[in-house]
Amino acid sequence: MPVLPWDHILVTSCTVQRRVTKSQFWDELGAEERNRFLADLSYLDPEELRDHCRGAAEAASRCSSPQDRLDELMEPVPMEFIGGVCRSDKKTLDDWENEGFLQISLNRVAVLLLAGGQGTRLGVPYPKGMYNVGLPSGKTLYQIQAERIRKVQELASTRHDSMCKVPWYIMTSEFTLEPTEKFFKENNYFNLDPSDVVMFEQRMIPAVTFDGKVILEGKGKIAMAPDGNGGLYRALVDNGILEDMKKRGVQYLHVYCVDNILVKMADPVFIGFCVKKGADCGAKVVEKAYPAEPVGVVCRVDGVYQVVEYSEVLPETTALRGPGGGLLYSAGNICNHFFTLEFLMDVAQNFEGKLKQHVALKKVPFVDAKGTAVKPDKPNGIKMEKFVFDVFQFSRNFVVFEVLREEEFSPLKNADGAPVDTPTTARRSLLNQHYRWVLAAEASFVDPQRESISPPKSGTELDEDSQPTCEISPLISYFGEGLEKLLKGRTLESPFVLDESLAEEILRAS
Ligand SMILES: CC(=O)N[C@H]1[C@@H](OP(=O)(O)OP(=O)(O)OC[C@H]2O[C@@H](n3ccc(=O)[nH]c3=O)[C@H](O)[C@@H]2O)O[C@H](CO)[C@@H](O)[C@@H]1O
Repeated sequence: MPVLPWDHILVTSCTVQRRVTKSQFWDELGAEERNRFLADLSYLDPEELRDHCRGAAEAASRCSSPQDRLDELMEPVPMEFIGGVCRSDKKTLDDWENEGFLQISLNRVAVLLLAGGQGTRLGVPYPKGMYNVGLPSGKTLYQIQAERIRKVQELASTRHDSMCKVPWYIMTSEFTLEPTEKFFKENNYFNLDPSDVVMFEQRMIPAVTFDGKVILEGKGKIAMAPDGNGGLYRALVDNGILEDMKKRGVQYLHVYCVDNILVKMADPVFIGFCVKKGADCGAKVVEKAYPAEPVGVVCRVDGVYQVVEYSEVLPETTALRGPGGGLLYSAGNICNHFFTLEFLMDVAQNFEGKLKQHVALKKVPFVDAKGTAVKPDKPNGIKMEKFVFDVFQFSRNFVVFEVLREEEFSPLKNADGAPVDTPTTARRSLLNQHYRWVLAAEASFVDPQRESISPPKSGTELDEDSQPTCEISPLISYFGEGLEKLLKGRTLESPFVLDESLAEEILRAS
């Protein structure tokens, strides 16, 4: 596999001159390609790159060795340490929610979306947030998230008679920045104030061969990949985001991943829980569904809280059972994290360089010796990634908050046809939730012949194909609230889509 001749990169004392004129394909490149190639290289520091290549090769050779395994050192999070929706009475939950709304109303809460991933498993050529899972409204994940932000702002403002804002920080990468920006502009930022939507880019790092050489993806292009969602902490500093947060008075951050259709943006209950507990760092979890489910688990390793990723633990460990018969490692990470700004500043100043580099062996497209593009069918390269949750170990007061899967977690990872986490399962989760909300608001459904449809017995699984279709705009209800005044006692027909104009019509008529 051709690799870049790093011997031809010259380092001088005052400037870093990069010369790639002896690169195998240099003579074949046109002026523009050469300029682009040199521009790409100008972002790489030769010393850092050399360390990166060496480190990647060493880490890859170590990663399958038994002494690098965490399994032996893992222990579950003690139950009494986990707060959560099921374990708490209504009054406690209300207290947390009130606290969360108060903090939001004081403009102290922001959300941060991790959207720099390539979404390889879903297999679409655009950012995942632009995906439309086939809801009756046709809304994309980005639109749903934007509308939840608008609603949570409105709810907090109404409760506390303020005009609050929840800034939306979006971390993108070279792959996702341009299309994401374009999409938001085309959609008028979904009626959010554009100055409250802050996009920034994470760094890219070269993919490396197993013997530590940079891979050429094209004759004049190095294969680069985003540095993992833990690249967040460097990107926050690189792009002056922590300063921006400080200027706006943000103190608490809800960080989440792009693909969970049920995500509660700036969740007041979670924020309130973390604030009341005095936490500097927190994670939302759901009970893991089955041993091989591809979610990380929150646990302790050598006495320190952290997430152990599904790809880094042996199947026999994931299958272990606890005394009650449930999975021993059951605190499934849903990539919803809480951080104080103070903690993030501490990480930026003192800990970023200590974050673990995780090794992923990947199929990296490359050009062969003749310059022909090759798509390998087995892993040929190493991508190094940092993980967003690897800062938990530096927390002084880390908390875990358990929520109900059917209310808060349905990720979109795979294309339709896969058994789990597909557009179909995501759509179903949302429509089922909205159907439950409508039933709780004491509305009922009739079929096309006006025969009434009996609600499902409690405990039975909902089924999209045989039950009424029902979608509620986040602009009408953030989490099921406020529906009674619109729907109580009404008879509805499927498909029922409750948006702003229908809500106005109902209110006018009543
Ligand atoms: C490392 C990490 O967090 N793993 C979690 C992630 O796994 P999973 O393997 O599903 O992680 P993804 O690759 O989907 O990445 C999670 C999020 O990080 C973003 N991203 C990824 C790579 C990158 O360089 N930049 C970037 O911003 C993605 O766009 C996505 O929004 O979600 C699961 C729940 O769904 C959790 O159980 C896993 O513990």
